[in-house]
Amino acid sequence: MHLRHLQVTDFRSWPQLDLSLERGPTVLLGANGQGKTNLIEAVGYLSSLGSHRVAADAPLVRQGTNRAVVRGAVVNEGRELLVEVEITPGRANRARVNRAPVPRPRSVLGILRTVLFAPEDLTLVRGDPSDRRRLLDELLTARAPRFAGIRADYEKVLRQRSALLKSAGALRGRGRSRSGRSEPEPLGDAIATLDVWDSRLAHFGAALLAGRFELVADLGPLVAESYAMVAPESAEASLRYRCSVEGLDPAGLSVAELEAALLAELGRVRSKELERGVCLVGPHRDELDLALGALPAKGYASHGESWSFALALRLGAYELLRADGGEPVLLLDDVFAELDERRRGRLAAVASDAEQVLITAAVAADVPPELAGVRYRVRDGEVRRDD
Ligand SMILES: Nc1ncnc2c1ncn2[C@@H]1O[C@H](COP(=O)(O)OP(=O)(O)OP(=O)(O)O)[C@@H](O)[C@H]1O
Repeated sequence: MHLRHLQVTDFRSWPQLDLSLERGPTVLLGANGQGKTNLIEAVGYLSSLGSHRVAADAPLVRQGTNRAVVRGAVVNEGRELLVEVEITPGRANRARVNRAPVPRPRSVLGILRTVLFAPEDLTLVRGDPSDRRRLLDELLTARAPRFAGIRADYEKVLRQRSALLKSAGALRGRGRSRSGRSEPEPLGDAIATLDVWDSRLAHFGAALLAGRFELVADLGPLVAESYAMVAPESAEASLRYRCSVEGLDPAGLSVAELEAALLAELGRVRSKELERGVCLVGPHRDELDLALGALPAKGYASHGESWSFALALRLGAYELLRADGGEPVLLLDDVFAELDERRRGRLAAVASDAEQVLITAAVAADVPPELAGVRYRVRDGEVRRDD
């Protein structure tokens, strides 16, 4: 697959830009702060409906305006689709395909598939569990867009259940302080409602858990292979999905069995949850453990090893999507300057083989010669082809 054309309106620093793109490598060169990453971010947004730099949409809209639009012509196996996303912070975003509105933005997921590698990726290894969960969920959605709906449903239930836990916990606290009296009625109602939310959380949670677990099983060997290629002298890289349900190993369990296990665990921790007013069980508390040999990568891996692991995660993701069909567009944001000679060479070898790769760099010398491709200069709000 490749992006034949990109158009942005009021996205980050860009009031308006039209850019025709070709297969193979395209390099965007420019000094710091000229808007190169903003363009990579726009392409990433069209693909995942999220930014690799910020969690909220507001910073993506050009200052002084209230709406950004990213539009791309995506060619996949000879068929072209025009995908458009309108970003309106504070209101529901909208999307169109071939100029026709779609029911919700997430309907466009899966049309443009990308794998983005950027300096921020060090957080995949060194950051919080939520960074690694996001990696899994983005990849899951890229592979099977229906997971975007499952995740949205799960998050909605999680929010409502957490709010109920807080209020029920407060009611219980008040009930206890009036010693000797029976349980207040509102608490009984809240507990009954909590039972309903438990079932829903277990239902969507099990689907998400099964998807993530299968993904990690497929991704693990590819990441190990990529890591061995990038850092052959280092210990073997491995991934392990760690579930918040104590002692649960999802291997070989059906979605119904996972749902039953989640529901049982929710029952077991109910009292603790009411005390703390937070939801302690479910995919939002799971972790993707990364290890090098017997040691966890987080807290033990060197800077270079952490970089290699982050790169291996992205290369593994790239290989996984490629194996699924519909080769993704590779986005390399300012990464070559961070890598040593050998790691650069390995990444360049993969990238030069990609159907399309978009690269940003401050200077041409940062980009390996085999990725010279089409070059653009990004300066003063313009993108000029460099012949
Ligand atoms: N919402 C926004 N509205 C207007 N300008 C913005 C907005 N968000 C970011 N910018 C501007 O975009 C510029 C940064 O662009 P970008 O991150 O793409 O730079 P870059 O060319 O990739 O630079 P570097 O090589 O340093 O990474 C900054 O000058 C910043 O002020």
